[in-house]
Amino acid sequence: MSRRLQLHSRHHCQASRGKQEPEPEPLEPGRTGNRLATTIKRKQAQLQATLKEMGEEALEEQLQAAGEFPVTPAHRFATLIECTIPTGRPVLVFELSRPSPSTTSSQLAEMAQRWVSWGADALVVPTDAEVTSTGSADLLAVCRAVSVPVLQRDWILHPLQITDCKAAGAAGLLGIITQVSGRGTAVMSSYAAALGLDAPVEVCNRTDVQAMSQAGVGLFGVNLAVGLSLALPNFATDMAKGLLADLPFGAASLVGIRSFDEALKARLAGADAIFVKNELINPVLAERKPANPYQKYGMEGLIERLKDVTCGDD
Ligand SMILES: O=C(O)c1ccccc1NCC(=O)[C@H](O)[C@H](O)COP(=O)(O)O
Repeated sequence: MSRRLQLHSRHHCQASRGKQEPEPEPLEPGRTGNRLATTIKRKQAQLQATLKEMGEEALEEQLQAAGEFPVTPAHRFATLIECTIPTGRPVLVFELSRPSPSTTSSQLAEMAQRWVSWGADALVVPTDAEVTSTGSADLLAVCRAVSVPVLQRDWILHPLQITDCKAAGAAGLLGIITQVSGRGTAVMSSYAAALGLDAPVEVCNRTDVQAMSQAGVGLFGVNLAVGLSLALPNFATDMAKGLLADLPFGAASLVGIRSFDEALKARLAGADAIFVKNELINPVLAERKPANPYQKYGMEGLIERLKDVTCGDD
């Protein structure tokens, strides 16, 4: 990677690509519909209920206390990226959720240990109530079980969620999205950074990248699933390539992928870290496996194959 990492700095060099006027771009096509709006409404309602129960004073105390004791060591995920870049391969981050409702948190923690022993560099544990009813317990168990960075995945709309993430022992979180949080995005990102957490900010277009760069964000997320509804060949990977090329000097990127092809394209586009999502992992873990090209790998094989595909030697 030619870009030098300056992930911890909130005010790193912003202009490496000359002065480009931000072009107004449409909202990301895959998320403009009802699904995102419904999800955000649901999440806001949950948060409002929690905040009401908590009361303003307790909230204030929790936010302040978290800020007084940042996590140590801080910025473990960003540091991992920084240390991995010179090796010429991306950091491989794997999504980890219960393969079946009967899986317990401690079984999940054991899975986490196995994945790490097979070469997973970091893990992501989803906690959104729509996908799991045991997210908080799972996050806690996995954070305790492994020494690699563990990131929480949720829709992050309020700083309280960031303090909960810290309390669970996670190294950071996915789910701060520019198109969702608007002007509040930079505040959420800097609050996470102040607690020593790494929170890649998800960007969808050049306007997002420029706004976040100006706000000092140094770690960016790209979700290739955005834009799915357009169903144009190569739309997602072309978009990712453009976005990664637009990142400011010193910034790092995490790109979410659902296939080997996407992993390879993400790497070729310059992704510093690759987030391997459940869409690629679940078929490998499924007990009764539908015929699919990945079933032959098993999780250990999947990790090994992804390392091969993304290391740049193929
Ligand atoms: O989901 C990704 O690919 C991703 C990549 C890099 C940073 C963050 C990412 N996701 C965080 C999110 O909160 C997702 O945008 C959200 O869960 C929706 O994901 P999906 O349903 O897979 O589009």
